[in-house]
Amino acid sequence: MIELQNVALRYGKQSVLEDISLSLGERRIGIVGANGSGKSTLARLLNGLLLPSEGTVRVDGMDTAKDGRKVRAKVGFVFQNPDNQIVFPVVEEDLAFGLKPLKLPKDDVSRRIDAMLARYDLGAYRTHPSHQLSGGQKQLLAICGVLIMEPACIVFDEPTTLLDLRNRNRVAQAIAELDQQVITVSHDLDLLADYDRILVIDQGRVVCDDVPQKALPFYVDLMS
Ligand SMILES: Nc1ncnc2c1ncn2[C@@H]1O[C@H](COP(=O)(O)OP(=O)(O)OP(=O)(O)O)[C@@H](O)[C@H]1O
Repeated sequence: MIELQNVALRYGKQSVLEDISLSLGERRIGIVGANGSGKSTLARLLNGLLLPSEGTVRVDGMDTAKDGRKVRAKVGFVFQNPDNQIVFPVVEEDLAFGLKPLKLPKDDVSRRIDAMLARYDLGAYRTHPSHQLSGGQKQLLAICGVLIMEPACIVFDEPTTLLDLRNRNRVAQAIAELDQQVITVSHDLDLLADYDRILVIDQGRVVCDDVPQKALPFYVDLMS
């Protein structure tokens, strides 16, 4: 469970989020809103990538401002652009890096990498240069890089924005199949249509918090 209490976030004098209090427990939560409304900022607060200027964010009771490392082990974050996430030149190295803190035996590391790549049809690319993967494959590798650390919750920031339709569908399916709690920021409303809960953000505030059948039409109306 992620809980935000009276959260505000400012960059210098600019107020980006104001007085946000939320308990996020549903299995699938979507976040929508206009460009610049504060969605990515909100998403980054959820695992301590950003800390609030006011208020608290807690993950299973742990304050993101105090227990950042433990929080990030519980809540993974997949960036919009996988190039920002894939740091190693070879696919298997990128996945092994995430496992380093666990200090697992070499064989275990290897088995976990094999299993993860097989799950996303990337088995043939284990020793391939990461940056030569297609856009969709890179996004899948970025997801693997987070999943291999076995977080209980994964935050996706516009996971399909850079993808063509085929890769968009692959990534959408990969997300749909996850057992974990998923919180997705997206402009792709179809991706969120069967979610449990949608937050509509406007100018740094939650202006609608409801099931998709109500929240998505509210958002479409807001944008027209
Ligand atoms: N590091 C930063 N320093 C200063 N201002 C920032 C920074 N990051 C974001 N902002 C500002 O905060 C506001 C909200 O940005 P945010 O990225 O959260 O919006 P968003 O809803 O995710 O937008 P988009 O749909 O375009 O990705 C914007 O006005 C943006 O310019």
